[in-house]
Amino acid sequence: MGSASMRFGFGKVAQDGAARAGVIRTPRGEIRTPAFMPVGTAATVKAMLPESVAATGADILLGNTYHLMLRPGAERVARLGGLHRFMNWQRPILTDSGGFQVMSLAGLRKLTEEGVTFRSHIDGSKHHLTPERSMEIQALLGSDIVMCFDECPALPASDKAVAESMRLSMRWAARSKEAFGDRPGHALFGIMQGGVTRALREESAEALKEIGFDGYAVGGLAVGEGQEAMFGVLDYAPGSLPEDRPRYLMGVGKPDDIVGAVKRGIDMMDCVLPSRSGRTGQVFTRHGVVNIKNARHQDDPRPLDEDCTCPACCGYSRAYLHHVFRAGEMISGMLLTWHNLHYFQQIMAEMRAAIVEGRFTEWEAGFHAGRAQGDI
Ligand SMILES: CNc1nc2c(CCNC[C@]34C[C@H]5C[C@H](C[C@H](C5)C3)C4)c3nc(N)[nH]c(=O)c3cc2[nH]1
Ligand SMILES: [Zn+2]
Repeated sequence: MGSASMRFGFGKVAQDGAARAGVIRTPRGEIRTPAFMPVGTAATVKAMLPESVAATGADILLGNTYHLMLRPGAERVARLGGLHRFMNWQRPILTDSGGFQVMSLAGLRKLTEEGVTFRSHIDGSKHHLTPERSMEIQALLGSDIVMCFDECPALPASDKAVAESMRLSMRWAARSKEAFGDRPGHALFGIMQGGVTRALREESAEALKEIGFDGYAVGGLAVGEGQEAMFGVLDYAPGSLPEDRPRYLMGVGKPDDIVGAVKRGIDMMDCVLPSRSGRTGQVFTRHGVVNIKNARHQDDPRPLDEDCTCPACCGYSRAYLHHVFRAGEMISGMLLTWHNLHYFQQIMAEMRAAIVEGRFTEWEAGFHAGRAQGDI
């Protein structure tokens, strides 16, 4: 483990078009970018042991401020040594600030300049989240990369509503930075908002640069706008952020979303898709998507993907995976989640190599050519 006095740092290794390959250095280890971050919802990447998550190639995972503040409580996790110790993951952890979740999960909630008041979806207890409290919770959890407390407007929303929401998030970003203080070895990322409106996105980028952050996220996307609108924003938004800092696209995505985002200058992403799909029998492969519950797999002796080196593909047939999924066996979620996370990390590793070798365009063409549309 690196010394705590070591600062957080980002170094670009290569660039190919707008795509970048680099390394983020933290006291808990290095993160190779472009990076995909698996999601640990309630201090666990569901159906995976931490050592299995590491074996897939993940350098960093996401913790969940909203869930952990409700149960078991941030102060309790701190008393028990912090989130790394609690969940036995000694590499970097990034935590979201909780706001996005409140807006998508909590029941009754009230949004004011001060923050958000809501009732827990677990036991109905009342909670109050502000930029200051979010920074305190993320510090108690001990995460290495902290996200500003922001508001992600639900779509559809008028330009006026998106503008007001973005400006509130920028005021909250300043309060987040003030409350974060100076924590060597820990990073604070600002979050750009502004919907799909270029002028608002650029106003948000300027506001964040004025405050100054260790990294910059593109928020407010992957909320139902569709891939075309999302790529439309990504055609210009990453370029309005500092080129010497990591750029994190929140909540993305399907494999082709990820490739398109890296192509447009994104360095980090997170998504529940590979783990959640693993539990619902949806398997991503370089040849397309396999829905393992489909009867066509019942007698198929082949692995999910002949070219994959994960435990599911090295040890089991589609027939077996079909059987244990249908039977509701736990091993089904374990093997399919492992495969999906392994495959997502495989895409990232291939893109990193392609960018370093200056052949990203060719790699991307091969990626799209290999994927039959629909079920295989
Ligand atoms: C899916 N689309 C999307 N996501 C988004 C997120 C959450 C990112 N994932 C973190 C998260 C969210 C949930 C589920 C897991 C664990 C934990 C709780 C943290 C990942 C976002 N988070 C913040 N703070 N702001 C956004 O604008 C935003 C936009 C998103 N658009
Ligand atoms: Zn596999």
